[in-house]
This record gives sequence, structure tokens and C-alpha cells, in this order.
Amino acid sequence: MVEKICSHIANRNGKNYNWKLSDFEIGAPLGRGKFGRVYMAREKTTKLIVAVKTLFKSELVEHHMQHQFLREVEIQTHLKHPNVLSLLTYFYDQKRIFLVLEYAAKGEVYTHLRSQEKGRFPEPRAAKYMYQVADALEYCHKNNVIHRDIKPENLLLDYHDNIKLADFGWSVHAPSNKRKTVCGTLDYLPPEMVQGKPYNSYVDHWCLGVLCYEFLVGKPPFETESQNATYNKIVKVAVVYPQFMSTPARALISQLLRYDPSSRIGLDCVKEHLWVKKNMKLASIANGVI
Ligand SMILES: Nc1ncnc2c1ncn2[C@@H]1O[C@H](COP(=O)(O)OP(=O)(O)OP(=O)(O)O)[C@@H](O)[C@H]1O
Repeated sequence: MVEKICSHIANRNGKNYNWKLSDFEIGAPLGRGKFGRVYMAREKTTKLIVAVKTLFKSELVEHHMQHQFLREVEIQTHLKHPNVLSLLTYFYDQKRIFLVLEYAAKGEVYTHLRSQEKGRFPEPRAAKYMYQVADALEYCHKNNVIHRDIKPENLLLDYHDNIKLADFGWSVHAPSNKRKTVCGTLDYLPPEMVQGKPYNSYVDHWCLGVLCYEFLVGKPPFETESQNATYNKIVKVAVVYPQFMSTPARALISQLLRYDPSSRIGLDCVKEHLWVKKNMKLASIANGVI
């Protein structure tokens, strides 16, 4: 399905087809972000479902977001991976910009996590997501893109419960130079970023550790009432593992949450990690149940 719509759109893009709103039937709203609304839509020729995000040019300009937005579009257009949300095409009229995105039927991982009875995922489900996020990030890093804003709100799920990494609003092309900008949610920020030091793609490895912890515990490891206290916990890497978390899961998280960026384990090692492999198997056995 996705391949069909991708190739149809890519084919027209290749022919410099000028997409317009009337090429789509616009359906139910899917959500609302800071700058736009997202609707379910159907491409009229193929009848396939996509998501259309509409943004007002004036709002982007008013908030000085046009450069960040263009970067997001530029980055996402070039990334093609099964666990990265595809930006299929875009077009605009006088007032609005329309992004045509791959449709993620099950919405945000965040919503699923919060709706769990205990507020956390069983280990097989967490491991499956960890594998897919690690795979998506490995691909991004190979293409010199650092995501910098990994969190459950930015992970969408398709109909088959597969991760679609979204929201490249904070991501950067990182050809060689290390950058020094603080952004993202404090809970997920690595020590080098909260301390305003230069950083590299290993920031995403740290976020993956925070993500795994939040999947398994229901809240991020450095969460506190105050920003100051969170800062202190982050720079001390003060992680408390609850009793119910298995030893191999702790091992994986502690290998990602390292103060020294270069001592965080590689994304290939995350995918090959014993805990991930064992639980991926369990997840596939329970396919459709979890
Ligand atoms: N491709 C998609 N498929 C299905 N639902 C989507 C898709 N893209 C976005 N949504 C839904 O629409 C909501 C708004 O998305 P949007 O990207 O505008 O904002 P956001 O990323 O949540 O917030 P922000 O504007 O702060 O980055 C999302 O929370 C999600 O639930």
C-alpha cells in the first residue's frame, strides 16, 4: 500500500507534476501541532490514504520558524527508511503549505504508553520499538542526520504497529562539525547538551537510553519537579532502576546512558543486544496480541 502511493507520488514528482489540494479528498482531523493541523486524506487517483499537514506561511514567518521548517522538509524528503515517516511531497498556495505524509494509522507511541494499565510497556513491545528506532537512527546517522528530539511523542505507529520516526524539526545535517545548540525537552537531553558543550550523533544514543527507560518504567529517568534538579541528575547520570526491570534491560539502558558520549554503545549493538533479540522473538510470537 505505502509503496504504491510512494511510487505514484514519486513518479509524478519526477515529472515535476504540480500537486494541488484538489488531488486529495480531505477527511478527519488527526491532530494539531504548534504550527499546523494534520488531516487524513485520500489521493484521488490511487485512492490511498495519506496524512496532509497544513501550515500557514504567515505563522511560520511570525515565529521565525521558516528556516527550521525548510530544514525539516529538506531532511525528511531525502530520508527513505521503513521506520522513518516519509514526506511524500509538498505543495503550497498563497497562504498555506501542505505536506503530504505517509499515514501512521495508530498515532503516537506516547498515547499508547499512557494508556497502558501500568503506564509502561511489556518488555517484548519495548524491545521491538527499540530495535526499530535504533535501525531508523542508524540510517539517519549514515546520512549525516542527527534527530536530537527522540521521545514517545515523536514516534508514530503504522497500522501494523511499526515505528515511524517523525518530527525532524530539531534535526540537523551534521557533515563533520560538532554543533552547540541546546534544544529539545530537558528530560531527554544528554549531559553534553545541558552543559552547552559541543555534541555529535551520540546525543541520539543517549535519548534512546532515556526512551527505553520510559517505555519500561512509564516516566523518563531524570524527571523531577524542577529544571535544576533534573539538570543535576542528568550530569551525574543518576539513574534509579526499579526492582521490576530485568537485569538485561538495565544493562542495555546503562550502556546507553553514559556521560562520555563515545562510550555509549553503537546502534548496531543495540539491535544485536541480547535483551532486544530475545524480546523481539517474544514480540513476534505475540504478534497481534501486544
Ligand atoms: N503522518 C501522520 N499520520 C497520522 N497522524 C499524524 C501524522 N502526522 C501527525 N499526526 C498526528 O497529528 C498530530 C499533530 O502533528 P504535528 O506534526 O503537526 O505536530 P506535533 O509534532 O505533535 O507537534 P509540534 O508542532 O509541536 O511539532 C500528531 O500528534 C499526531 O497525532
